[in-house]
Amino acid sequence: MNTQLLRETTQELLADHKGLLAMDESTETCNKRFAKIGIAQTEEARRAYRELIITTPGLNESISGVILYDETIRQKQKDGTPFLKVLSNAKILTGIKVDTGVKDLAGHPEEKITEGLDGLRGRLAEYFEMGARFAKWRAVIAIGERIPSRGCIEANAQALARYAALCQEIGLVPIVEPEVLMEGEHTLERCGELSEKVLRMIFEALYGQRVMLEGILLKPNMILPGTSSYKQVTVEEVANATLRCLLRTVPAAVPGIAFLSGGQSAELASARLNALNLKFQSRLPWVLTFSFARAIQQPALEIWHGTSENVSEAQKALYHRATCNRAARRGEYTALLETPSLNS
Ligand SMILES: O=P(O)(O)OC[C@H]1O[C@](O)(COP(=O)(O)O)[C@@H](O)[C@@H]1O
Repeated sequence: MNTQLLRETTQELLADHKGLLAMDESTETCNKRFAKIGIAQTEEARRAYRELIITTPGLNESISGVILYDETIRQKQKDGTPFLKVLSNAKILTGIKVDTGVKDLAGHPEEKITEGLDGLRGRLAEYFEMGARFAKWRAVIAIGERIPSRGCIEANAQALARYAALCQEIGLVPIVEPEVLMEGEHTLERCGELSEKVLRMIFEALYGQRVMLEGILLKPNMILPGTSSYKQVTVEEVANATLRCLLRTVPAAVPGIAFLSGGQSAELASARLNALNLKFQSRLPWVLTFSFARAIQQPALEIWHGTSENVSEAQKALYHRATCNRAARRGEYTALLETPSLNS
């Protein structure tokens, strides 16, 4: 294992108050997002949209790494320049989603298992050769009256740990992403209890598979009440519950925690990340940053709408979200940053 390369990559990803941009939606998820606002679901539309993202002027001021999908890592700009080259010219590290998606977990109604371990060693070697320096695997845990089950959490933790060990063997930093979903009627407290349980099992499995904690990044959910919960909460309550859960479960050897956005609005995701960093920075053993997909991309996607005339405006919106999240990493985000007259 090239431990030096793993450490260097994690440090590069976390340097300078930057964060990650997840643009690794599978074809199915990307098409779903396009369909929702009436954009054609074609390979060319997906390519053009991803070109818009990676050519956003100034993106590298706030983004240290982007997570791509297998289709995207092989694509080129309209002028023929490979996306990989565009990113390396901008000094943005390339990451790659390597799971092959979530499937029903046998014997566990309503629960999911993430697949993709078969042949993974070979695929990782190919991505490393292409220039990728980190990878991502997402496990999905749903909350319901009788779920998650121990069997579901254990199976997903095992898969994440085996993926992480294979990544480190090849020299790719694994992003370990256990997402406890927001959908449901559960309270903030229940999300906290279950996320704690999930993270404990994940670190146990990582230890069992001899994963070097200094060479991973964790990508968890924030602790939130379910989207249909009768009781919604303040930004401070989310920050307190999230920090309590992470302090109880994530070893100090882990260099960084990069949150997923999970369907939160772009502004709330920034405000909550900001509250975490503002209030607790001196107490934190790890860096707290972002690895958002929707909370960075959604406003830009809606402006673009599949039309080339809108590219520049959409890029401004993407740049703005990336900048707000970098400010949140420093605890310097305020609602004033969202006021258009102050940003023009
Ligand atoms: O369902 P898919 O295609 O795996 O995509 C799930 C998405 O969830 C993420 O892991 C997190 O995204 P959000 O920040 O929008 O929650 C992305 O990296 C990824 O694109």
